[in-house]
Amino acid sequence: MIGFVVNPVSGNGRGLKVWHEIKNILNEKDINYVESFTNRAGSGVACTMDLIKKYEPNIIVAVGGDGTVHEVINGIYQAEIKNKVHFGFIPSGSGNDYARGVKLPRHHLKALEVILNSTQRKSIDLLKIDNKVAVCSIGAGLDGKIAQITNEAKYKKWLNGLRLGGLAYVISLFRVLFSFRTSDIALTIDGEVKQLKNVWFIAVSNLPYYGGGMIINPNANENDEKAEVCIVSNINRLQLLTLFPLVYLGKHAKHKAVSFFAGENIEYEPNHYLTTQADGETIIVNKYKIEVLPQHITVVK
Ligand SMILES: Nc1ncnc2c1ncn2[C@@H]1O[C@H](COP(=O)(O)OP(=O)(O)OP(=O)(O)O)[C@@H](O)[C@H]1O
Repeated sequence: MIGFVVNPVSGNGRGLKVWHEIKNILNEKDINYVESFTNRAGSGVACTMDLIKKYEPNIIVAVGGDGTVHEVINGIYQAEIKNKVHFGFIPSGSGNDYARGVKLPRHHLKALEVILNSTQRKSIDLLKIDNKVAVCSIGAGLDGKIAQITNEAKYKKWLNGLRLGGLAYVISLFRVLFSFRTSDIALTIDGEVKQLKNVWFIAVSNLPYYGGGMIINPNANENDEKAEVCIVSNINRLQLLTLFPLVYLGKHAKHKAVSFFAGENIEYEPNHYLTTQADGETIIVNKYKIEVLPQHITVVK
C-alpha cells in the first residue's frame, strides 16, 4: 500500500490540483492507496505517523513542496521505523530543492511514474538537530532570517503560484540585509574548534541546494555520512550582495569570505540567538548541535 500526505496549499493551491490528477490515475490503475491532507503548518508530521500506524504502508509519498518533504521525513523519523517505510515525493511546490538534490523528476506525473514503476531505492543520511531531522539543510543566521520572513510573506504565495518561488528569497534578502546583525561563533567540527568573527550565516547541508535553487554546498552528498558546512563571514553588505548571485551558480567557493568544512558532528555557539531554518522551515533551536544520521531513510529513486 502507498500512503500519500498531501499539502493542498503548497504552490499556492497547486497541491490540490496536482493531487486530483494523481488520484485519478491511481484509481484508473486500481492502485491500493490511502491519503491524508495536512490542515495547518506542521501537521504533516502527525499525518505521516497516523498513516504509518493505521495502514503500515510500504511507501509514504509527500505531495507538496520542500516544507512537506521536511514534515513527512520527520514523521517517518519519529515513527522510529528507519528504513522500513520508503519515502517518495511528488512536487507541487516551487522550491524543489529536495527533488533537485536527489535528482528526481520535477514534473508531478513523471514523479508518479517513478513511484509506481521504479524498483530503485537509496538509503540516505539525515541531519539531526534537537529532536528534529532535516533532509536538505539546516541554516542559521541570515538564511534562517530570510526563510522566516519569506514563509510569512504574501509575495511567496503569489510567486509560488507563478512558479517563481526562488525570487521570494531574493526579495527577502533585501528586506533583512540592512537590519541584520552578524555574530561571532565558536565552531566545533568533529572535536576541532574554530573561532569565527562577523558570521553572516552557517549552512549545514546534506544536499547541495537550498533557498529554491542556490547551490550553497556544491559538494554535499546525501550518502557520504558527512555534512558539508558553508560559512560566510567578515564581509560588508555590499560585498555580500555581489557574492549572492554566485551562489546560484555554485561559484562562491573562491570568494575570500566563504569557508567550507565537512564532518559528522557540528556544534556552534553564537554570541546571540540565530534564527534557524531546516529544509526552509523555521525551527526553534535549544542547542546548535547537528549530527549526521548515516543512511537513516530509504528513498524511492
Ligand atoms: N492546510 C494548510 N494550511 C496552511 N499551511 C499549511 C497547510 N498544510 C501545510 N502547510 C504549511 O505550508 C507550508 C509550505 O509548504 P510547502 O513547503 O510544502 O509548499 P511551498 O512553500 O509551496 O513549496 P516550496 O517550499 O517548495 O517553495 C509549510 O510550512 C507547511 O507546514
